[in-house]
Amino acid sequence: MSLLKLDNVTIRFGGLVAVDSVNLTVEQGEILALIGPNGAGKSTLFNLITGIYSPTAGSISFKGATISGQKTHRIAAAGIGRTFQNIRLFPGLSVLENVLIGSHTRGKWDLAGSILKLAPWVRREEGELVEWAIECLKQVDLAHRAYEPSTSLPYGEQRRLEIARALAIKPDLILLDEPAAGMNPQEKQVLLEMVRKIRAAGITVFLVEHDMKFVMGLSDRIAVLDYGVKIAEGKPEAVRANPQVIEAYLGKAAVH
Ligand SMILES: Nc1ncnc2c1ncn2[C@@H]1O[C@H](COP(=O)(O)OP(=O)(O)OP(=O)(O)O)[C@@H](O)[C@H]1O
Repeated sequence: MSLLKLDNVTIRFGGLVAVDSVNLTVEQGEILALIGPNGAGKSTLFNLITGIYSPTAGSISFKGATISGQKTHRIAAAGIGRTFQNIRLFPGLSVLENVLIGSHTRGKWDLAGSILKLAPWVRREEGELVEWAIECLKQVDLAHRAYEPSTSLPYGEQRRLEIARALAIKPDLILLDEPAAGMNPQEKQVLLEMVRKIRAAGITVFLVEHDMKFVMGLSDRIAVLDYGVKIAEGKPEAVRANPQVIEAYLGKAAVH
């Protein structure tokens, strides 16, 4: 059974079909990349998987159960974590607090209860959550920054902090939306190693990314979207050699 399955998923925004009858599976333990030109529907597909949008038609299942149409927090609690294309950190909070905000989805912990310190179990659980948040920070090599303001981190580390926050919900599947965007070559190399470590820890990875070197070096499989339609899917070498993909995307990417 596939971990995630998209069955003829379509979404329309007025007259625009942003995602058009997409069939796609994500297999347990793989690193799958989704590529395609700007506006192809990649982020929209992530928004469909995570419940920000409901499909106009088709369905999405995760671990065999239908998730399309469910609320975002229920989909996160089912085990799908994500990062966003633009950094979404809480600027007033420390690195650790930014991760704790992510972890409350899986605990009984809530922010108000934690602040008021009403019951011993709140303190106990909070302690466990802090330990877990530090573990997540270790996975992206940021534990030594835990008590620093999140905004003091360099850009590449802020992006890794977002990954730590997504890991805090103990996901089975993590969706990374353009994780390497804006990073310099060294930051990209560090990120690549980290994504490999995340997969080695048993988390399946599905990423959207424009950097072809990054995608080719990291992914087991690649799927290609163009105008909302999946035009190709397969091993990196086969996708890179696919004439339709070159015409729709790689040719243009090479020009930039
Ligand atoms: N909420 C919305 N309402 C209307 N149109 C939308 C909405 N969200 C996305 N779109 C449109 O859907 C299409 C797909 O957008 P999407 O952001 O998913 O593309 P993308 O492949 O992620 O692009 P990029 O690589 O530039 O991030 C675009 O034409 C976009 O303008």
